[in-house]
Amino acid sequence: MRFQDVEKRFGDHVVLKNLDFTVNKGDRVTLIGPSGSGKTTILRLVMTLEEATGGYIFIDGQPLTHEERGGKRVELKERHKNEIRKRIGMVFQQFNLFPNMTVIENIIEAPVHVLGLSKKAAKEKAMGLLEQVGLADKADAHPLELSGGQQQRVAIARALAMDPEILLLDEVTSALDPEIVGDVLGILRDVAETTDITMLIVTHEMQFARDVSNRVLMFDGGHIVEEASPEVMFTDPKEERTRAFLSAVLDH
Ligand SMILES: Nc1ncnc2c1ncn2[C@@H]1O[C@H](COP(=O)(O)OP(=O)(O)OP(=O)(O)O)[C@@H](O)[C@H]1O
Repeated sequence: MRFQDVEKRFGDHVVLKNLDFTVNKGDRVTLIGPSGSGKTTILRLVMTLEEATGGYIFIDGQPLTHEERGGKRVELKERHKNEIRKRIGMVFQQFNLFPNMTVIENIIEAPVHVLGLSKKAAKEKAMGLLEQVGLADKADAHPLELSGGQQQRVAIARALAMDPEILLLDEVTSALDPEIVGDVLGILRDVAETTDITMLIVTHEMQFARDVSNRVLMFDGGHIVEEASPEVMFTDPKEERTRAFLSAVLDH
């Protein structure tokens, strides 16, 4: 995945500017930075929930939404965008399950309708994933009958059911009670250990970032202020802005 000179503005507000970075296959990259620095916006751009107002994003060398033709930025066809979108999964802070569908219906919806899997095959796969997240007995429950932590585990199973090449995790534990944060992070640690899915992670859980990621990017003012391994970033950051941010977060 490559960001090339990406800009994102909302009206006059420039959130990301001249953003260039590459995420290699299998990388686990955590984005840190103060509130409003654009971390969630980056994930939303990759998921095509937002479109960049300038520059290009490539997935496996293929442009995501726009390409350059004859010096001009040209929007790509919806069919092309859908093909790329299929390969990307996202887990949100607020779970975003469909409340009117059962747990298993939530998980098989996209594999059946987007990937064209048979219902039977999708259900088998979903049951395996529900077992993996410890919720095999909740297949026929509705999301609102579940706790927040359980809903988030379903959301993780739903993302994994698409066999994503890239998984985007947006503050997935921020809406959970503290005592269940560990369960959800444990499941994601297992996913990180047992798959080679590329991950882009926004989290305030610095220990999780340390355990799972191989690179940490510190954002501020629409730019990458510093990039380092978690070992270096969390013990010996070079930039004053990173030090100030981390000491505020870690004291919390
Ligand atoms: N749809 C939108 N319309 C207008 N402004 C937006 C929109 N989405 C995000 N922004 C603005 O873009 C900026 C970056 O937001 P973003 O959510 O990406 O930051 P963040 O680094 O993830 O912050 P936090 O850690 O608080 O979640 C903020 O100033 C936000 O108000």
